[in-house]
Amino acid sequence: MKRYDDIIIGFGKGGKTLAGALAGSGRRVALIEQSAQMYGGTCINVACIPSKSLEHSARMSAAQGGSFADRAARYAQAIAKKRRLTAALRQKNLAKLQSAGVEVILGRAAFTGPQTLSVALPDGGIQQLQGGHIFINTGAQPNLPAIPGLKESRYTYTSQTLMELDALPAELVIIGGGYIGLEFASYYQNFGARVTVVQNTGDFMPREDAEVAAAVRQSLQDRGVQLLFGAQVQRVEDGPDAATVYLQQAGERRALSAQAVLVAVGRHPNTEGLGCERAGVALTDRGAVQVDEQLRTTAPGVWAMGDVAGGLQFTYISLDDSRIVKSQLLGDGGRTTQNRGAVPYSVFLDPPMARVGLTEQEAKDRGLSVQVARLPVAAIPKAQVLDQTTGLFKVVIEAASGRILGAHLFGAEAHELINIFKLAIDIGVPYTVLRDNIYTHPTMAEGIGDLLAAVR
Ligand SMILES: Cc1cc2nc3c(=O)[nH]c(=O)nc-3n(C[C@H](O)[C@H](O)[C@H](O)COP(=O)(O)OP(=O)(O)OC[C@H]3O[C@@H](n4cnc5c(N)ncnc54)[C@H](O)[C@@H]3O)c2cc1C
Ligand SMILES: NC(=O)c1ccc[n+]([C@@H]2O[C@H](COP(=O)([O-])OP(=O)(O)OC[C@H]3O[C@@H](n4cnc5c(N)ncnc54)[C@H](O)[C@@H]3O)[C@@H](O)[C@H]2O)c1
Repeated sequence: MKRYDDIIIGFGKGGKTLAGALAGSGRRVALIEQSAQMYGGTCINVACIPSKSLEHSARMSAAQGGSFADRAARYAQAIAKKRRLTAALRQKNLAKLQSAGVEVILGRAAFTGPQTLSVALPDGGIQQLQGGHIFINTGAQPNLPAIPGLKESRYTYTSQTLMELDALPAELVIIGGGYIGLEFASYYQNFGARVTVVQNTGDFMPREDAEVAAAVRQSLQDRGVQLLFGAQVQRVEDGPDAATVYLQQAGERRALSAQAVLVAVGRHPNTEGLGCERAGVALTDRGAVQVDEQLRTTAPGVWAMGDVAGGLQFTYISLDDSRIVKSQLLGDGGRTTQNRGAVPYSVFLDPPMARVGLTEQEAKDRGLSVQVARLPVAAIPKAQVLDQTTGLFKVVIEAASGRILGAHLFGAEAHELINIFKLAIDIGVPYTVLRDNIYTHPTMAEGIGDLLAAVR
C-alpha cells in the first residue's frame, strides 16, 4: 500500500490546480488519471479548447467562402490544427504537474474504503493507495437518450467524437438546443454544413433574457440554421450514405437526412464504478457527489470538485472549486460556494452571447423595481469597424441603489466584456461608475459606456 498526504482522482481543472498547490507546499501528492489521452482533463482535450479552436477556424472559413469542397478541405485542416493544439497542451499539462513534484499515476481509481483506493493499471495490475485526503475530480460524460437506433447508428456522434471527424458532413442534425447544441450549430454552419437543431421543449433559450434570446434566435436563423422546437426524435435509421432522423413536431412527422447526428442533451457526473459507497461518500439523486458549501463530501477527509460535484459545468467553476478546497487546507477556510460571487457564462456563437446575473423578468419576479438599458450593437463604432453589427446589449439595474443586477450581451466580444460586469456586480458599484469610466477607443468595451448612458 503506497501512502500519500493527498490523492486526487481525475486530471480536471480543479484537480490539477490543487495538486500543484499542495505539492508546492511540501506535501506528498498523487494524481490518478484513467487515460493518457486525457492528461490535462476534459477542457483542454475534448471540450472548451478544441471546440473554441474550431469556432475560430469556422469563422475564418466562412469569411473565405467558396465551394463545399473548398470548405471541406479547410474543415479537415481545422481538425488537424485542433489535434496539434490539444496534443501540445496535454504534454504541457503533464510536464507542469510532474515538475511540481506530483506523482501522476495512469489508471482507473475506485474507493476500497474511507481512505483507500485501488487503481486498475493499464498492464492489468492493481495498485493500492492510501490518502490522508482524497479529492474527487472525475468530471462528467454525455447523456445518450433512449431513442431507438440512435446508439447503434454509425452516424451518431458526441461533441468529443464529432471533433474527430475529418470529413465535413453536408447535413448535421443536432439533438439538443443547449450550450453544446447551439455552439456546434454555429461552428458547423460556418464550416459549410446544413444544420438542424432539434429541441424537445417549446422555447428557445428559456433561461435567458427574452429579448436577447430572440435576437440570438433571429441571428441563427438568418445564418441558415434550422431550429425545430417542441420536436421529439422518434428513431434514427442508417442508410448507405446517411442516417435518417425521424421526428414528430406539432403532430406532424418529419424525416431529416444527416451524415452526422450530434447528441447534445446534457452531461452527467462520472461516479459510476467509483465505489463511493465503500468510502461513505453519498451521491445525490442525480448521481453527483453530494457536497456542502466547502465541497466536503459526507466522508471526512474527502472532497469533490468540478462537474462531478453536481454544480454548474464550467471549467472556471472547477478552478474556483479548487480555491475553496485550497483555502481549507492551506488558508483560512473562508472561501465557499456561497461567497464566490456572480457566475458569468458565454455561449460561443457567431457573435457570442454572454450573461451574468438576473434577467429583467427574474428581477421583477423577486419584487425588485428595475431600470433597463438596451443598445443595438450596430451603434458601437468598433462593431462597424469589425463588420460585426449583429446583436443587442442589455443591462438590468436596481432602481433604488443603481446597482447592476444583470448583463445580457449578444454581440462581438461579449465573452470578454461580460467579465467587467461580473466584477461590477461583485463589488456592488452603482452603474454610473461603469457609465463614466474612461474606455479606450475604438473598442467594443466603450459600448458599455453608451449602453449605461441609456438607462431608463
Ligand atoms: C464540447 C464542450 C465544450 C465546453 N466548452 C466550455 C467552455 O467554453 N467554457 C467552460 O468553462 N466550460 C466548457 N465546457 C465544460 C467544461 O469542459 C467542464 O465543465 C470541465 O472540463 C470540467 O472539468 P472537471 O475539473 O470537472 O473535470 P474534467 O476535466 O472532466 O476531468 C475529469 C478527469 O477524470 C478522469 N477520470 C474519470 N473517472 C476516473 C477514474 N475513476 N479514475 C481516474 N480518472 C478518472 C477523466 O478521464 C478526466 O480526465 C465544455 C464542455 C464540453 C463537453
Ligand atoms: N461555453 C460554455 O461554457 C460551454 C459550452 C459547451 C458546454 N458547456 C457545458 O456543458 C454542459 C452540457 O451541455 P449540453 O448542451 O449537453 O447540455 P444543456 O443542459 O446545456 O442542454 C441540453 C439541451 O438538450 C435538450 N434535450 C434533452 N433531451 C432531449 C431530447 N431527447 N431531444 C431533444 N432535446 C433534448 C434540453 O432541453 C436542453 O435544452 C453545459 O451545461 C455547460 O455547462 C459549456
